[in-house]
Amino acid sequence: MNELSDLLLVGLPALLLAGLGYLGVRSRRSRRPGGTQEPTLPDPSTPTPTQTVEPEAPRAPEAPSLESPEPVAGRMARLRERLARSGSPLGSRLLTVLSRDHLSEDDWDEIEETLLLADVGAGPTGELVDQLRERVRVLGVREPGAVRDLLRSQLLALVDPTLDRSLSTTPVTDAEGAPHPAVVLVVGVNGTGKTTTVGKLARVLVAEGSSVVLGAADTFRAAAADQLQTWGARVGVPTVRAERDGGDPAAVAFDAVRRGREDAVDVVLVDTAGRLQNKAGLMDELGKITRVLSRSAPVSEVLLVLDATTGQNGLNQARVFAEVAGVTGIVLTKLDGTAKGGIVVAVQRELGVPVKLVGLGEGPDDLAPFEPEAFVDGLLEA
Ligand SMILES: Nc1nc2c(ncn2[C@@H]2O[C@H](COP(=O)(O)OP(=O)(O)OP(=O)(O)O)[C@@H](O)[C@H]2O)c(=O)[nH]1
Repeated sequence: MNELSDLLLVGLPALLLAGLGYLGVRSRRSRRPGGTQEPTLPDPSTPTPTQTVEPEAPRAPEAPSLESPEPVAGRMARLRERLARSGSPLGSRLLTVLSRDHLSEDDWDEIEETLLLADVGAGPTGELVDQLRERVRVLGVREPGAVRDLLRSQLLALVDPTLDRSLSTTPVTDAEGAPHPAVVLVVGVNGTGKTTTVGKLARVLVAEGSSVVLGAADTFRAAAADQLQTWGARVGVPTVRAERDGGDPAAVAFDAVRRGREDAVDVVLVDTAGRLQNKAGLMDELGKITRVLSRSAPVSEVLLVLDATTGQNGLNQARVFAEVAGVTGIVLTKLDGTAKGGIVVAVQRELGVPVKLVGLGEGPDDLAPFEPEAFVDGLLEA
């Protein structure tokens, strides 16, 4: 890229911003970004009213150094401890009832009720109870180890370990055969932990050696962009955001991807707003973002963030988003704060989409790739 023309194109707005002391963040590069025009629909040849906020370059001695995210492997092991803290009754209640000498109809009702209370959902609960009845009748054993093994295998089958839970975060090739970052669109209702999840996911990717750009396309709430920018800065990841509140989310998303292409990063993570009060508006907004992003290459992942504590209400939200955004994976947040782990089963059944990541707390590295075995073990051993 020609440095001089870059400076002329983008340096002036950057200087103006710097002069205003905007955000108080120093720009590390001279070539970033955007312009001051006022487009509504982004066009590859048209600058959009966005800016990229570079993470602070570490400067000795006063600047804080970048954080090193924790390794990703084994994070699911925290679930057991978190579930124990939240008093998850699912595994222990089922084991207690199943270990009784003679299982009466009341006992089977209790098992059914326990599963329903844990948000497993009516269909999967019926299946599980039928299979357990059959297995208990055939095996005829009530020895604790055997009961536990039986329950483990039946729960695991419900969670379905055969689903592909990998995240598509490998760069792709665009229509012209040029390299293009994997684009991950993150959707969900505000308050479910969406922005936090984007921040945590950036750390997961950084921990795995990927380069990342964040797009703050939730322009509805200014604090969301600030929040995202802070997450990125902690691990040296730049954030593309609207220059002012209420900017065009599709323009921000488009600029984030453009920035990702220019810098040849591996992944662009785009945070979006989710206002279910207005389904038509939400559809329009998400549809436009997807259309704009798909112009150069298909979106690699659309992750729906759901709050595990919201139960059936969360499922209703999930249906709307699945309709609108073509969801490819679920992120179930706040699994640490609920005894209702069964929602994993219900949401997968409802949408036919796998749970790919789970939120296990408010810590920066409390996001784990979902592992069915570790999940079921967590339920049984909590
Ligand atoms: N316990 C727990 N809290 C979480 C988890 N994920 C997110 N949170 C908390 O949930 C709250 C809401 O998170 P946000 O990321 O701001 O939610 P959002 O959906 O992005 O909302 P907007 O920024 O308004 O779009 C915050 O206090 C987070 O710390 C989790 O896995 N466990």
